[in-house]
Amino acid sequence: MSRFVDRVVIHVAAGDGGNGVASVHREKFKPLGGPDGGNGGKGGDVVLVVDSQVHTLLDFHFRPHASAGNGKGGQGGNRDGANGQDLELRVPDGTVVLTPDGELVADLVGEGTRLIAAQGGRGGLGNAALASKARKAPGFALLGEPGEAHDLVLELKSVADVGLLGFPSAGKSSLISVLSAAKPKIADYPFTTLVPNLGVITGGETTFTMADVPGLIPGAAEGKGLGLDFLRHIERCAVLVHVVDCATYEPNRDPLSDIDALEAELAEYTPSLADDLSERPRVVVLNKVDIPEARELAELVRPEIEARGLPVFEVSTASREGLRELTFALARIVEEYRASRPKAEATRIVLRPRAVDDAGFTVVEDPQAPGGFIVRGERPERWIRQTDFSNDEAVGYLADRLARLGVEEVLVKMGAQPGCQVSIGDLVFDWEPTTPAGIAMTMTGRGTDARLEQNNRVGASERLAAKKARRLPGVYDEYEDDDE
Ligand SMILES: Nc1nc2c(ncn2[C@@H]2O[C@H](COP(=O)(O)OP(=O)(O)OP(=O)(O)O)[C@@H](O)[C@H]2O)c(=O)[nH]1
Ligand SMILES: [Mg+2]
Repeated sequence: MSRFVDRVVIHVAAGDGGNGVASVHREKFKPLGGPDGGNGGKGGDVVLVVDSQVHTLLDFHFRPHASAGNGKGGQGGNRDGANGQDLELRVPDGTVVLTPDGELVADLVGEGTRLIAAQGGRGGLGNAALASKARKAPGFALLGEPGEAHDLVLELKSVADVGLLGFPSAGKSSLISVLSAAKPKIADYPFTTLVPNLGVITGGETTFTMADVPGLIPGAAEGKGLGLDFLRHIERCAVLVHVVDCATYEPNRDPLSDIDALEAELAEYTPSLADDLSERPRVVVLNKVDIPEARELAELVRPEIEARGLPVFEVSTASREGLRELTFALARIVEEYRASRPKAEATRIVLRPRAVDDAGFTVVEDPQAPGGFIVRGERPERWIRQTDFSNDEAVGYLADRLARLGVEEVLVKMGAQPGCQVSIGDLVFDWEPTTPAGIAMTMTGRGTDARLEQNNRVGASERLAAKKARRLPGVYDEYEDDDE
């Protein structure tokens, strides 16, 4: 079977966020001038943009990987890193975006409609931005977050620019196979083609698609043969091409009566279509002229078809005669048709794949680790990614954030024991309670990181949290992180 170019799987990778930097301002006679580490830049997004000049998904077929630029790291002197470059991918109007599991992400309609297919990672905050009253000179910064990366399926509903019509064995599949890279099944028994094949053809500057449908027979419009379902596939075609077998030996069949018979089917079928097919340009291809009798017949009927105002092309898919002229003629008609179509509205909608649930978190028992727990949630998982685990202070900051969100409290409620295994995102660690919710607190001041030194010193925010916890158990979620 042929390759379906109207359905492609693409791999989109947004840029990573740049790391924040920990830096201290230095001046003569002012050795510790305060933190001045800048923030990392945001990673670039991969964005799908509807462009009415694009008609196929062919480019993605050849280049399925797309990645946007990374954000630059922050620098000292409060210099923020540059944002990564967005990558815009131009897609045809009517492109449907799905997850690999077939879940609909978006239906991209209208010039300029945009979908952020992969969101760039946030840049990490530098130590200047992390400074607060309680933490005057942070000796750490946050890491940039990795950009989103995943596979998406693109599908294009408007099947083809050119639709082939013809009796079984007229040579429709053969024609597509010689004009394009599609490799449909070809055989000399009728109804070889069971599903529509799509081929992509280039004629000069124009790229267009051609749909091969199963052979039609009289009565198709009432469901005879295989044709009815497939008539639908030619509904949106710019050009209809009659492929006529000039070498058939069946009685009562000749090129003219074949065309008439199929036109009658189309007329019959048309009322059920949104668009009227009778106005659609038509071309007649007289096939198999490599056979001498067929060429004679073709030359005989050509004037009569031309008299009906239809362009005629004598071709042979076997000897490849006449194909070039046909390709260029089709390209021209397709161009004219496209130019005559009303432009799609510029809707400029920006769509995001899914709403970001930024609020809470859940804790479940870890089925893999007896006595262990898994913490899930957009924020805790992000915080893990932002943490530089080689920096003790950064780890302490993470612990603060998790405690303020109420993670520890929930762990305690669920019966977590000190030393049990806790997983958050990619991080697996042995849990040591650090907050009032976890252990009886010894109240002390706060210097560098307390918990790593195991001396249980507590900061102002934790004291506040402890107070709140005593008064209003279970409302830690209200705490907003100070950097968001
Ligand atoms: N001699 C000759 N044979 C051809 C030519 N084009 C197609 N054929 C033969 O005609 C037979 C039918 O060709 P297909 O391309 O499968 O015809 P189709 O119109 O797709 O048929 P269905 O799928 O059944 O509707 C095959 O045996 C082809 O080899 C041609 O230009 N010359
Ligand atoms: Mg076929």
